[in-house]
Amino acid sequence: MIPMSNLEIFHKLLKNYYSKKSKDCITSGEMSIIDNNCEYLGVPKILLMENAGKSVAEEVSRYLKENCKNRIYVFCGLGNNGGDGFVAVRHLTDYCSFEDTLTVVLLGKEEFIKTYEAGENFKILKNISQLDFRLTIKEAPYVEGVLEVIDEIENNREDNVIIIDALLGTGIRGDLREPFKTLVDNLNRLRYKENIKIISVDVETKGLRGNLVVTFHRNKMENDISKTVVKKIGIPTIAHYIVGWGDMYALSKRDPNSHKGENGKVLIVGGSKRYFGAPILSALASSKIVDLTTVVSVKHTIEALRDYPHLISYEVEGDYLSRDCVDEVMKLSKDYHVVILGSGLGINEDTKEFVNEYLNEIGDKKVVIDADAIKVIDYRDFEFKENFIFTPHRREFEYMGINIEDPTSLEDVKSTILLKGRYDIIFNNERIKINKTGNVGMTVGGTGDVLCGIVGAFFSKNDGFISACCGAYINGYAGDMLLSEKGYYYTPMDLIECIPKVLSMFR
Ligand SMILES: NC(=O)C1=CN([C@@H]2O[C@H](COP(=O)(O)OP(=O)(O)OC[C@H]3O[C@@H](n4cnc5c(N)ncnc54)[C@H](O)[C@@H]3O)[C@@H](O)[C@H]2O)[C@H](O)CC1
Ligand SMILES: [K+]
Repeated sequence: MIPMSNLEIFHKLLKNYYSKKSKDCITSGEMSIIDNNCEYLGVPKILLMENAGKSVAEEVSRYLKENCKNRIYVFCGLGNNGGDGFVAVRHLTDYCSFEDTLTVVLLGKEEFIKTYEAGENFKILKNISQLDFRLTIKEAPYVEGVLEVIDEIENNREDNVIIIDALLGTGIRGDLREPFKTLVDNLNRLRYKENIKIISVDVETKGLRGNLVVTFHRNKMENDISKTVVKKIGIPTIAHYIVGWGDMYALSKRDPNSHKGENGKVLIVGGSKRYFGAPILSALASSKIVDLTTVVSVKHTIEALRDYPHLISYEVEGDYLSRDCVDEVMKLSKDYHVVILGSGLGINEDTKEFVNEYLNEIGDKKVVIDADAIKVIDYRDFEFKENFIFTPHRREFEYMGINIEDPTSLEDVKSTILLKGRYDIIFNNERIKINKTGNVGMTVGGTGDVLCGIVGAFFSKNDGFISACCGAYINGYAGDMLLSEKGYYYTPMDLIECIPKVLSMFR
């Protein structure tokens, strides 16, 4: 057993392997997870907005011209991109002279401003505009209002005009709605005028082509780096590596028009004469989340399943799963999104042959590999494929032949590994995260089977990495809720009953 705690392993892996992989350019989805997990760490979004808006104002101030009138137009959406714009305006009043003007154009009505952070900053602007004659605030929920401002800009050929695009950022969905579309079309026409500069906040609103983008924390995939400046706004590095509610919000959502079976079908392959209960715990956990959960096992488990009529069962011959039933189980697996393999399998020649033959033939089917299955795999020529999630505790991890002291040993590990412990570490050859939910009450037998069921259920509709992250987070979160209610004396069944309550917090 490696004499290090999971936290020490995490630090060693971060330093030796993942530090070279930190990306300079991320997707808006990744940024949203980081943003939310930053809040999970205690950094309020309004503070990030303040830092963002301040950095926009600093960049815009470089375009202010002495001895001429600067006219700044800030077009704001109803989300936090607009909120950044409101903050930028406040800071700009302190950069501008009393000859300059600032016009805030809200593309909607104040009452429809989406977030607390943006709303608070809009209120501050209203307070300022009552006394600062340079600042005008207009609401333009319709095309006519937008065109009036465009005319004003177009008819001004002398002044230095700076247009700030705080319309839409990473929250944009689909094609531009009106009056955003009319505004963007007109701005693209105006941008060729000598006396006009267009500066976008975080990302250019869809279709807009301006002169500069001021983005935050890391550059976004959609930005042209040649005209983008990246500004730090106080997001700590660990926000990239902690599992938090940001990951939960990024899980795929149930489609309201979906039909039975489309929200996940999970097959649990496990159990034996000796350990008939383990697969039932995985199945009960999975059945709280997906549409259909089936258990394939020997008669000992099948008999115990009779108490759970909502769980479908399929019996195979013998006391242990063996090579003889590989074809039968393989055929059944085809009808399921995810297979959870290992709970209670037992360790002998039969299960060893079954597991290795099954995994050799399973192709690209998503499989969560747990417990005894981890121990019986022949790792000599084993391919750690992207469609596998491993959920070892420390002793099981030792069987996998991955030496965390040797960075090269991770290079071919496309599978996601969820290394359980006081801190769970989720990693593969690309990414690593650490989960801190959970407590020592979870050392009770069976919590690993529950975890597998949750991970497998998420895996039916998400990729392996986020499924493992969120499974660890939810399982631990349920344990923390139970700790406050029952102390350390809760059971895996208590955990299972907690799942719906915890999940409903992240709908
Ligand atoms: N990530 C960070 O660290 C920070 C990000 N900030 C800024 O926040 C925006 C993202 O804000 P969000 O509220 O999620 O979304 P948007 O403001 O981009 O837009 C949501 C807003 O727009 C409407 N909308 C969506 N799609 C369309 C469309 N196709 N046409 C018209 N309107 C649309 C939607 O209804 C909402 O009202 C990020 O970019 C940063 O600028 C933080 O402030 C600082 C830290
Ligand atoms: K923008």
